[in-house]
Amino acid sequence: MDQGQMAKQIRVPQSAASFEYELFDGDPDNLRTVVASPTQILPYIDPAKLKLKHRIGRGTFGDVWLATHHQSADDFDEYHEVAVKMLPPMTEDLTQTFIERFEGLFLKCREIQGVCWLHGISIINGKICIAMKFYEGSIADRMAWLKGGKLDLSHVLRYGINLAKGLLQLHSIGLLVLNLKPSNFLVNDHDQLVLGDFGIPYLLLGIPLLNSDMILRLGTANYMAPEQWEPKIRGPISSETDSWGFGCSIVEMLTGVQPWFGKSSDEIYQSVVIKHEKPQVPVGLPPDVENVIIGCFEYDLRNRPLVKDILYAFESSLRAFNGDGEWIGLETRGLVEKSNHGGYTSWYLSKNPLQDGDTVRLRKPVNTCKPQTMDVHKGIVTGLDNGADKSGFALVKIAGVQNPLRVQESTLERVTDGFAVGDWVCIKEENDKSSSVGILHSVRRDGSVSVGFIGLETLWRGNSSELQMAKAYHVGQFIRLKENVVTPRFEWPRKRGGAWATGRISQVLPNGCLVVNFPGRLVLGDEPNSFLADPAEVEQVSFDNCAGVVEKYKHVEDFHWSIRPLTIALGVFTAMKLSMSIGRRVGAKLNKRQRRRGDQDGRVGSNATWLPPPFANIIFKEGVHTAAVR
Ligand SMILES: Nc1ncnc2c1ncn2[C@@H]1O[C@H](COP(=O)(O)OP(=O)(O)OP(=O)(O)O)[C@@H](O)[C@H]1O
Repeated sequence: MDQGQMAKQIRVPQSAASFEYELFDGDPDNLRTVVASPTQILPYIDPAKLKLKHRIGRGTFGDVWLATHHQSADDFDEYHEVAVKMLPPMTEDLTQTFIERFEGLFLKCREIQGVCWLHGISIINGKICIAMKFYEGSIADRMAWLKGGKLDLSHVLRYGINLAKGLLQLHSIGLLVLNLKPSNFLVNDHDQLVLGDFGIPYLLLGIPLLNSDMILRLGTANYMAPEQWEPKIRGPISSETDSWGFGCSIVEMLTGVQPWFGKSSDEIYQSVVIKHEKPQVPVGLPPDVENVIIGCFEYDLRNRPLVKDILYAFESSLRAFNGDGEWIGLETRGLVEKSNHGGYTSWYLSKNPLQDGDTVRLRKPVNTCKPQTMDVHKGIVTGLDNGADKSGFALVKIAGVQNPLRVQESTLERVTDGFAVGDWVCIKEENDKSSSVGILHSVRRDGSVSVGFIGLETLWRGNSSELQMAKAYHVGQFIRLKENVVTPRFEWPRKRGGAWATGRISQVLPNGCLVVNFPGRLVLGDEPNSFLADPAEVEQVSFDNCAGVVEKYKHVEDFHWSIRPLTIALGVFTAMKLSMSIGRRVGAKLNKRQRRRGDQDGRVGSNATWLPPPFANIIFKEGVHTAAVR
């Protein structure tokens, strides 16, 4: 199929007879508010009107070309210099899928001030080409010219604010960028940061590329959040995934050093995903900025700040910066975990503020199944008492108690339709795409919910009426595969003899995926001893549910691999001790009997009874002799 035919196929809407969109193109920095209505504008550009000049960059998600876009109508004929992002090849139907996704967002993106102006989309040589306004340079280019390769704090704060504003708007139209990095931050004529990537990795989600040499990751390794590496397994990716990328970009702008500089993607995966390491945050930053950037590097995305929190911290710090003069002394240091409430960060808690009339219950500390000791189990918020110290107390009315109780807000969680954020849930209707058990990420007062499930890259969205409670799991519990599971979703080790091994949960991921260690297995060398588990496929193992002594003993063996050899050694030792003591007793009895018999026979010593006669005689004689000497 030639490009003209492909173009015709892609032009889905019937209403557009010509490329009317060209009439509305113009200076993106000034014309955003006068964009025409969606019925007038289509994103498709005739490939004949795009002339690629030369390649200016090669990125993870394709090449960027400098090109001209010819726009003409009865009363004008213009050539615009554009940057064209050429994506790697994909099959025709997936090309169509991508273009439909792009079409849905094209106009919305055009209205966003902090995102590069989109000219449209075309297909050249079978590859998708996205034409954007050409900007003079990126933040990365600017840094390269500076001493030390880094920006000063006031610039970082200002650009950070531009970036956060653009991001917020992209999130509001349902897009995630997933590829935040200084080379994707372009600078416009007013020295403002403009996002050069409006979320191409997100639009490519689920689209395999034809070029098998290219490992399509969902972003650029150095800037990727833990859940971004394997979103179906360690996900979901969500707006807080961009908070991690934001944090990485800010650290790079401040220090001039790319996070994980010099490491291969495999090494970065090991550091970020497996060892839970975080990029180093420079010291000497305004406290709010430091706090929010540290928060961006929380392993669990739910514990990270949202972009609006980042924006607030940057704006307030820029104000303080201007008033106070200079912030100096940027050095790097290791991350210190900020204090949190029962294992929840303040960012986690701030996502679900309480209001009057909410039904609440006490929040359990992270990773506990222990019942709360306080009497308050469920109540209604009758007032909020946010004093000047921002300590945040709520007045809670409890049935049967006359006066409302004053309870710290952070210890309470809202319950809507019987569900609270963090609950383990399953969808009533079975589906084969994902695990049936997941973790509730949000429940709004109108009943709309979002849930993280293994098998889904992004949050599942629905209504609380579609959910039911599921069994909760927490760190420290022992689990094994259910008996009816023949082929588990993830590899699972077996014991000697072939039965499934029992492991201990070491981490619960935001989609309910369990990271399980097997202390009962002796592993040698590099053999892995940490595995993943689908919560729908496992059951808890505890002393209470082990039937009989043998089962209970087997469970003891799950605690440490050395228990079995120790038990065996102890068993052998006990058996030896026992047999020695039995031997001694038997010997003593025999001696006694022998002595009695010897007395009767006129002989001395018990040995004589079982030694062959000549020896017995000698001993007997010596015995007599000894006895005589004595
Ligand atoms: N609209 C644009 N105007 C000017 N330069 C641009 C534009 N878009 C991208 N560039 C520049 O082109 C170069 C390559 O960009 P590209 O986005 O392909 O690479 P990348 O950012 O390294 O990788 P990725 O594919 O992960 O985004 C970068 O230096 C970038 O700053």
